[in-house]
Order: sequence, then C-alpha cells, then structure tokens
Amino acid sequence: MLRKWPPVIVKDRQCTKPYTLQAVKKEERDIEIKLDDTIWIPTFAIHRSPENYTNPDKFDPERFSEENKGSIKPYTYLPFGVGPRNCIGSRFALLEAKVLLFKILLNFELIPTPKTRIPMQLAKDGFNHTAQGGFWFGFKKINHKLK
Ligand code: HEM
Repeated sequence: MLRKWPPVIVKDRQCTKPYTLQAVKKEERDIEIKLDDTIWIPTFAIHRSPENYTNPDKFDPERFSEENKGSIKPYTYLPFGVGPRNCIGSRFALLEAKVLLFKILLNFELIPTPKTRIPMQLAKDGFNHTAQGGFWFGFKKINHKLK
C-alpha cells in the first residue's frame, strides 16, 4: 500500500557539497547540483516506474514477501524516506497500522455509506496523497458466536 500510495509523494534534500549527477542514458544530460540547491526526490514516480516494478499499478503485496523482497532495487522503495533523516516513527507507524487493521477487521465489516466515493478520487488540494472529501465508510459489527 505504501508503495502504490505513498502519503508523502516527494522528499527534499539541500545540497551541502556540489555534485554532478552523471547521465546514464543517451537522451539524458549531466545535472550539476550546486551548494544550497534544494532537490526533490520523486517518491511517487520512483514507486510507479516500470523500470523499478513490473506492472507498477498493480497492488501486489507479494512483491514484498520473504521470497521476493530481495529483488527490490535499493532506494526504489521510499515511503519513509532514506538516510540519517528518514522517518523516526516508521516502525511505530507500521505496528500501529497493523494493530488497528487487525482489531477493525476482526470485529467489523467495512461497508460503503452515502458519503463514500466509489471509485475513490484523489484530493486535488494539498500536497500529499489523500482522498477527495476524506475517507468515509461504515462499520458493521460482526457478532462472533462462541461454540
Ligand atoms: C505511515 C505513516 C508515516 C509515513 C508514511 C511517514 C513518512 C515520513 C517521511 C517520508 C519523512 C521524511 C523522511 C526523509 O526526508 O527521508 C518522515 C519524517 C519524520 N517522521 Fe514520519 N511518517 C509516518 C509516521 C510517523 C509517525 C507515527 C511518527 C512519530 C510517532 C513520525 C515522525 C517523523 C519525524 C519526527 C520525522 C522527521 C525525522 C528527521 O527529520 O530526522 N512519522 N516521515
């Protein structure tokens, strides 16, 4: 989910030492990064590039299975950033999301409500990924019958 829909779609960094990014392909040119330049690292584009992920628009959690995760190219999965200033809360965030999803799905069925937009549309205001008008759904209690 964080590959296909990274909430933070770009990362920024400020240059502390001039650097030249060398062109790799014929149609590219070298890029000079000067002291104090700010650069944006396009997480969303990196996550959706077919050069990094085959069939990139497909939601396929198996890409990250024990068996497959070794084939993910370094620095092509950046939902929490990278390096010494990456997200300090990443492990907490993942744990929290798993506990929340587990508890909700154990006890409730998620159902659409009149405010639910199907298909979901991306918000056009704001900078990061979220749903236009917010995420709306209903909770229908599951009654577990003990035998
Ligand atoms: C799914 C949830 C989250 C996502 C996708 C996320 C993503 C990010 C990203 C992309 C950065 C910038 C990293 C970089 O520039 O390399 C960041 C920084 C940061 N995040 Fe998160 N974050 C999440 C949850 C959290 C939580 C739960 C906390 C705290 C409990 C947190 C605290 C921070 C802090 C303090 C920084 C700044 C770190 C620094 O500048 O050294 N984040 N986060």
